[in-house]
Amino acid sequence: MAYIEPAPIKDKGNPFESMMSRFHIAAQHLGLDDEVYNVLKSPSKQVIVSLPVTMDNGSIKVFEGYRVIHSNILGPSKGGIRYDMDVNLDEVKALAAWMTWKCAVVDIPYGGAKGGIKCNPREMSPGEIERLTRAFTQAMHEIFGPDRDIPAPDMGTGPREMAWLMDHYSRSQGMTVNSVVTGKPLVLGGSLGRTEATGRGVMISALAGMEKMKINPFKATCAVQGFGNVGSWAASLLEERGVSIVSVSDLSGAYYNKDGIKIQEAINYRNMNNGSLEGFTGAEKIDPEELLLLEVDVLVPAAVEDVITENNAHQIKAKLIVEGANGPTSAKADAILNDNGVMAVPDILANAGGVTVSYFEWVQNRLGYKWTAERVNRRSDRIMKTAFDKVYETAQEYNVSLRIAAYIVAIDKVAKTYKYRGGF
Ligand SMILES: NC(=O)C1=CN([C@@H]2O[C@H](COP(=O)(O)OP(=O)(O)OC[C@H]3O[C@@H](n4cnc5c(N)ncnc54)[C@H](O)[C@@H]3O)[C@@H](O)[C@H]2O)C=CC1
Ligand SMILES: O=C(O)CCC(=O)C(=O)O
Repeated sequence: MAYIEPAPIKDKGNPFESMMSRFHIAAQHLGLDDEVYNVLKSPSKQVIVSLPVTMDNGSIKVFEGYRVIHSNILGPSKGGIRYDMDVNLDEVKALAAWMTWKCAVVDIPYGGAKGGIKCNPREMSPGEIERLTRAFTQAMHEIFGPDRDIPAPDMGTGPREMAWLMDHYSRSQGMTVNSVVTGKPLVLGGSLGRTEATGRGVMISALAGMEKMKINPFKATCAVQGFGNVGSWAASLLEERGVSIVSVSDLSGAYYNKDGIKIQEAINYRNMNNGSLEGFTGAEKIDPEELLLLEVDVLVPAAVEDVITENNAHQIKAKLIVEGANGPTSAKADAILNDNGVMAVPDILANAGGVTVSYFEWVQNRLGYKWTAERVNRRSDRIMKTAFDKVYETAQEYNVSLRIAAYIVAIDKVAKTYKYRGGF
């Protein structure tokens, strides 16, 4: 088979190649045929747009926006939109492919996509962000659609941006179409439980991992990198389950308290402080690199890609890593962690709670009906636990890491569906 040539495993730098190296290993385990391999290795659509936006001072600034649809074999493509200065095509391609695998792992009827705009939202006014979001939606009006491609929040975006997106798309259609986007504010058809859903899924995955590793949550310590939507909810819900969160971090730095940080205090502080932990006094400041190397039971990277690499993986002391972020571990670091007996619950499983509840939001919008928070949480917890168990069993069956097992589960499902559909 042509694809059996070993894929180069690159460290830090190119998340798409990092994704591909895991895809390649899983494909070999599955004996995937060339046709399907070649279909799945390339995104089905890559769109790059230039977005002229009037800034508050009257000048026009041109931003670059991306939407990559990796696959729509399982259904309409689904995936968040990221606002960050590091956004680039290779990153969006990797994030889109991870969405395909993620939706397949939790068995929801979506393909994978991702979008992003290269910008620094922290340096823009709400008005500028609104105009940028509307310009992006306008440029993507033929891509987005409730049966085509359904965006959601990711780093740097949230319910506010999703509301503008929904409004602008609806205007282009001449009617309200709230199922075109998920992660909306509740009053616009958002789902109860979506805001905390990704962090909640991280919590469920962490508890399942701790059970396998025989770690008692009530005696466990945890460090969380990133204190945005995913990190702060994961920290809060793990604390609720008895885990002591000894360290958290954000762009302002890392904070440590050996007796456990009071997470609600940290969240209140961040909310009153323009989204930043700068100046938080409930913990001492430490070097951000140190957070990853702390002697803790559980490490939750919940910020950006490639923070655990071949340069620091051998120094990691956590027994369990639960990936809230997409792509926090490089391909070369995988092997080091495996050799050291560290269990890593991979991104495409651990952070799938968000897209799962996004799916529930879309279902509710189409039904014109609202579920209770209890119903949302019960169903998403069950999906997350079922997916964890399936990936765990697959890892035992193939004698591989949880990451490769998750890719095996996902690729197998997408490949079988592709075969039934008879190709494109
Ligand atoms: N929001 C969601 O529902 C989902 C998000 N994710 C992933 O989770 C990660 C975080 O996303 P969100 O929490 O939504 O973003 P966010 O924008 O709400 O928060 C990001 C946090 O990370 C911090 N941060 C950024 N760079 C950092 C660095 N180098 N070191 C330490 N902290 C850093 C920021 O200060 C902020 O606290 C991303 O990888 C995203 O793709 C994955 C699944 C769903
Ligand atoms: O909620 C969604 O649809 C997608 C969230 C997302 O972008 C992700 O899981 O990485």
